[in-house]
Amino acid sequence: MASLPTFDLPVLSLALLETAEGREKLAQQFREAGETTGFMQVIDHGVSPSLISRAFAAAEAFFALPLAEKQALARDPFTNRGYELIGGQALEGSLGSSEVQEGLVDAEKVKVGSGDQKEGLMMGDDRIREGDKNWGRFGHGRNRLPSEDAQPRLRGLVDEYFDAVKEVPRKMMEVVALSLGLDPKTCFTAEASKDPIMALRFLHYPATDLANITGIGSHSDFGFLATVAVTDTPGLELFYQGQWLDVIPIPGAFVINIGDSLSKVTGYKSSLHRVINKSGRSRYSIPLFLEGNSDFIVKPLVPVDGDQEEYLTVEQVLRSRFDSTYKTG
Ligand SMILES: O=C(O)CCC(=O)C(=O)O
Ligand SMILES: [Fe+2]
Repeated sequence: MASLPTFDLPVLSLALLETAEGREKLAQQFREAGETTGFMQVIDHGVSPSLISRAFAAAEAFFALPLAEKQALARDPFTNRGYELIGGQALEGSLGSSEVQEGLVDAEKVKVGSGDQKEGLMMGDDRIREGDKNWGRFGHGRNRLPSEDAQPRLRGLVDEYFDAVKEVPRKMMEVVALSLGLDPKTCFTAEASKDPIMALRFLHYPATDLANITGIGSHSDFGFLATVAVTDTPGLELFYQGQWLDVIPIPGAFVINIGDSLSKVTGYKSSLHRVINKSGRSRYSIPLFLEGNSDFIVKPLVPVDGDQEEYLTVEQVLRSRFDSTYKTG
């Protein structure tokens, strides 16, 4: 299949946070990205390449386990933790009808009809205990991982990876505030990022020799920011100016994109994207979603005149988006 034109993601260096001029430059770059596609790549992020490689090795080892062992860890729809089978989610189901009418959903695509051709392991912060503020709330809970015998040291690695990578969206939320001329300590970014729902996900798109098999259907992300670790196996596509474009990040960078909640609050773009694994080999990725504080009300910073919309909390937004994309639990 002919390859698509490439979209060059803007490159943002988090090292710039260290100086006043640097912060100004980052704010400017974020504003430009937010007004164009909401997609960027972030370097100098402080997460060690060896930790990222170990996480990919762990993802590969997890998906290589016998299916029955993975299915025993089936995703719990309330905590949003656990294994999701190939075809279990259809992200195109999360689109609003206006996007379908506007033709943003690819018409020529071969519709598989059985959901996204990916399998996943949904995880998050595993340290919550009974009595904690978020205990018993949607999107919080304990990870559902294989036993120590089945996959040694996975639990420790997931915690280590989560702790290191969650600092990246935390810093990026500061950049969001700066890009709007706001004080990161007191503006909405502080409230939205406090004790947030964060979903960490191992994803596997199996190799296929069929063109146009949708690994993840066209969708925009639900929450504030997605921070995605990818390998050199391509497949991510972005919809921009009426066409699908290949996204090829530089090695070691995180792909960061704005989700619908941040878009709603700020007016920045949250673009449609999808994954089609045309590489002929397995593709893996590891997104970390900053979904936001459960009780944060997702409403525009600048009130819209005559607006009658009833705004939802982060928790309400997420529950409805997850419910509309998972066929079963
Ligand atoms: O696998 C990727 O590169 C992107 C994954 C993605 O878009 C998602 O999980 O929402
Ligand atoms: Fe996504």
